[in-house]
Amino acid sequence: MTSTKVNVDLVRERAKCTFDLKELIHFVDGGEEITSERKAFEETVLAIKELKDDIPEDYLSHKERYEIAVRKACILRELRLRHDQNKPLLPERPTYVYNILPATIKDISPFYLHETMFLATIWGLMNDEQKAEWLSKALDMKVIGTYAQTELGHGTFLRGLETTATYDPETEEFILNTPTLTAYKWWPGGLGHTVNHCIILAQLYTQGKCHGIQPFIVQIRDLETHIPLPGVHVGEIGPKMGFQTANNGFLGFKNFRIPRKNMLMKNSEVKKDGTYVSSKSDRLTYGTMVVVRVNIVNDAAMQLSAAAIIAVRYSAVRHQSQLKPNEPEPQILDYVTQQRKLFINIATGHAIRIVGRWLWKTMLGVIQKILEGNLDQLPELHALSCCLKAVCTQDCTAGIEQCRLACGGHGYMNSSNLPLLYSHTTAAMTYEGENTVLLLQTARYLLKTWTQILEGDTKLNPTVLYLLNFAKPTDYRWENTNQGIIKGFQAVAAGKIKTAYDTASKHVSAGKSQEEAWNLASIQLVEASEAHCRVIICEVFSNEIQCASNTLSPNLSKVLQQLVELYLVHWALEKKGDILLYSTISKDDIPALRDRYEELLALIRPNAVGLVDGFDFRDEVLNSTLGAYDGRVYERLMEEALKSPLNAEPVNSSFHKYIKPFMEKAKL
Ligand SMILES: CCCCCCCC/C=C\CCCCCC(=O)SCCNC(=O)CCNC(=O)[C@H](O)C(C)(C)COP(=O)(O)OP(=O)(O)OC[C@H]1O[C@@H](n2cnc3c(N)ncnc32)[C@H](O)[C@@H]1OP(=O)(O)O
Ligand SMILES: Cc1cc2nc3c(=O)[nH]c(=O)nc-3n(C[C@H](O)[C@H](O)[C@H](O)COP(=O)(O)OP(=O)(O)OC[C@H]3O[C@@H](n4cnc5c(N)ncnc54)[C@H](O)[C@@H]3O)c2cc1C
Repeated sequence: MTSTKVNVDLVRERAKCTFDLKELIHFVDGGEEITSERKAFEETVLAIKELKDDIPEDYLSHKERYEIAVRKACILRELRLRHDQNKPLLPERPTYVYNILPATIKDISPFYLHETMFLATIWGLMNDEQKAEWLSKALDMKVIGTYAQTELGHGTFLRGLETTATYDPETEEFILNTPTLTAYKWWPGGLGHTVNHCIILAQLYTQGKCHGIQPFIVQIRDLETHIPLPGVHVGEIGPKMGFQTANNGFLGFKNFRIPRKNMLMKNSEVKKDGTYVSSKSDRLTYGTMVVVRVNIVNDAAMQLSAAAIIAVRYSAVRHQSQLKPNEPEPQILDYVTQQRKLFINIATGHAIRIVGRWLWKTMLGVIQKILEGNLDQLPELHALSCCLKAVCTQDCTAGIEQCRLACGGHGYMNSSNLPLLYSHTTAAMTYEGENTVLLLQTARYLLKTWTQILEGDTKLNPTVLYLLNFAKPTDYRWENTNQGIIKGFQAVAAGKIKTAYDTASKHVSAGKSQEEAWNLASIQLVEASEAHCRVIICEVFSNEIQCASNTLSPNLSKVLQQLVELYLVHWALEKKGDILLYSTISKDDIPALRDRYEELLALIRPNAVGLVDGFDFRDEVLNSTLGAYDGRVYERLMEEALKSPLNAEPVNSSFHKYIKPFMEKAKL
């Protein structure tokens, strides 16, 4: 059954490609050197036979899956230690190293929280002395940790966390307690059975006063035996929609003592006598979350790109129905409705990757300023990271589901890998700040900006500067061009911010409190935040591709420009109600937009397979029966089906045990 031949449709599609594939791959990676480095890393990892599976994970028990994931995570961590030597903890760009996880652990690594939030918190919130004690131990895995913030009763509302850390000046220790069931830490990755340390976020009490939540580093298991320390109640929370190998856990403390120096003291401090010294800003405690939200934007782009590769290749191979009478069944990629489902996801994969890298670079700049003591740009970064994390995970989740639907019944198979990809991005809509909550954070910033504008202050931060153009009646006219559409989205965002502001003010004038008015206006606030975010994505995507065009070949540049235009026109059509309401477009302009959209689908069609090849995911990384490079879709589906343990015997014992007696009873 095995053949190395590439499916003829894919061969034909690849021959039609109008640009140089290597050039696109280098562009996606960020340069030829990075492509080579990535490929070398992939080669090294994928050559390790201990990272390969004999039996598909789906047929294993929860416990077996976890144990295999831990074994593989250790191998990968060792490799990373070698690979990342002398590299900064926050590299210049998001690292490609995690892209290999779908080829090895498949689901989430039980060390994921160690490698991300635990390390980032040590790096960001410990003072120099503490870092000297902990950072290298954590990097070398002499201690393994997680980030334990969420509790059973509170995830979003951090000020409501219940875990307490009470300072005892007699012994110079903090006493940790979990006063109620709802105070149990709940969700942290790796917490169940993997880690021996945690960053715990707890309410700090000293000298009889509460000083809000502070981070502490806490050992919870013996380093030799791994047995939970006395006073620690820890375990795993059980199966979920995805994340089966992430080992998410629960944790409670009973009068558990840790030394004073285990409070992370880069920003706030508790002196030996219990005196509390507050930080420059409470918000610095939330710093790790900003970094992780930025990272999530980049993860989401990778996951959507994988889904787009799978669905486009499958659509080139799959033939169904008839376009013209008496002709063979066409490739489903030729149906315009199929192109509508797929091509926007290729464009979105690029848009979100590009905006993710831009956001990463912006974040590094702001962190640098913070290290120099200047916090001025933190609110803008917080607003950006909140709305981009929310909108990008929302778009990618919807896009992956669309790719699954585009694959018909076979997209529902686990072996397509689309269900697993979906389970990852939909989780990202909740973790690291639930999306609605994050959009409301950005809305807070936007309303403040609007108030600033109404008060005549024109010194706005760069990403909201456009609002000034719409604060007063303007003479701008709608144009059916990229810049015209972006301006239209700016008008929509400004209009929605103004409407939300007016609604909240109206409720306040009617006697409601600020908080009640906020809740009453919150649907509009969320929409305003989304509209602002769409402006950012469109602007950054369009500008960055425009800039890159100066160095790219005309052929590649042309195709990327088509993707930018497709993205803009797609969203203009999706949001035509808003554009009609808030911009100067007229309903007579809509047919031209629709025509252009259909033209763009036709222009992109010959390059569809080339474009997804350009994301350059190895088959092992895609891990999909439908998306492999050679297009042997049906052979792979059958090969995978035959791996089902039920197929190991022609008659299952349940026939003799239950069905046969049941049939015989029915005969009587
Ligand atoms: C192919 C690739 C494969 C890759 C696979 C990837 C797999 C990934 C696997 C696992 C990853 C899982 C990680 C998940 C980890 C977690 O979920 S950790 C827990 C995260 N929890 C949250 O995010 C909680 C959300 N809640 C909050 O952040 C805050 O409580 C809040 C922002 C909702 C509100 O905070 P509150 O204390 O009530 O503050 P406010 O009064 O609302 O605001 C006061 C001011 O502070 C500003 N602010 C809030 N947060 C920040 C911040 N982080 N930075 C800067 N500023 C902040 C806020 O806007 C207010 O400002 P103003 O007063 O000026 O308006
Ligand atoms: C897969 C996964 C991994 C995770 N890993 C970790 C981890 O490693 N460490 C950790 O500490 N945590 C982790 N979490 C927890 C995660 O961060 C929280 O679940 C998340 O922050 C949301 O909080 P919540 O569950 O309390 O939701 P809730 O806040 O209870 O949200 C429920 C609903 O209420 C709405 N809501 C809540 N507040 C408001 C508001 N102010 N205004 C309007 N609507 C509101 C929300 O929009 C949502 O619809 C993980 C979660 C998941 C799913």
